[in-house]
Amino acid sequence: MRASLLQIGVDEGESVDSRRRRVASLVREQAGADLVVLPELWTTGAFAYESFTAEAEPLDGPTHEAMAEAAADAGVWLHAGSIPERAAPDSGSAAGEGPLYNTSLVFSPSGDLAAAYRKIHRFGFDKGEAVLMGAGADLVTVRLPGTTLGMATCYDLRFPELFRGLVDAGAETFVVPAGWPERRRAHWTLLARARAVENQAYVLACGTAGTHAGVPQAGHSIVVDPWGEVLAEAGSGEEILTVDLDPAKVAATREQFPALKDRLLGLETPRR
Ligand SMILES: O=C(O)CCC(=O)C(=O)O
Repeated sequence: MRASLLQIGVDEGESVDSRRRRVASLVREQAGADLVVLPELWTTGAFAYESFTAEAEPLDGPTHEAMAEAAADAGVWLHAGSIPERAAPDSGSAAGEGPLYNTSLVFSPSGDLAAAYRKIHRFGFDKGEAVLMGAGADLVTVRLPGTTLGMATCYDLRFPELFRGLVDAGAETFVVPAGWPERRRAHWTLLARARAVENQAYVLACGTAGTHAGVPQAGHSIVVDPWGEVLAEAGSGEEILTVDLDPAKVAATREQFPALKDRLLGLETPRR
């Protein structure tokens, strides 16, 4: 299974529309891959808080349209990173806009929307995403030929219980789009490897390059195998990371070193 991670440069000098067109072309160029992965909030930049509202779109908005077409043209599964999603207003609420979410989209090779995941853990503490966006509530997995993807976004990487939940839901390959800052790059690499080792799963973690809203991005997209080995790691600039994965390695690792079977806590039915 061939996966291509597109570490997109997100800089303020490029408009959202032209970046969307450029990224669609890059996705089309990945024909021959099985899975293509984009980063978090690559239309706006993950730290460009003031543009979230202006550039928010419904699930079936312009990014959905462009990425569905690009996935179908390339004939690939596309994890299209995330968009600032403007949800429909609650039917019971007063007229007005619905909430914002940081929502990841996955398209099948025929261009159909296969899954949408609203980021659960919002970053920013008392500002930015944490106050502007709503929190997702649902764990999301997607079945692909050969592997089941578990979806998580950026700051989610710091919450191991989310990944354990995804394993319980059948995940074998975690896909983590991000806009991770350079300042905490060491955490990014360490946590990507930790999530792979503790869950005996592939981790495909795709970040952005460039600087937006004054925050230099880490880049360093990384692919880790179920034993914790780093199969590929990008530098800090815009880059495409292409890696061949062996989906059978997840089951083999879990069988040869069955630590997941020794879990005692957090199970619905305790083993001992
Ligand atoms: O956890 C971190 O250090 C970075 C998280 C982040 O930038 C995000 O979730 O957008």
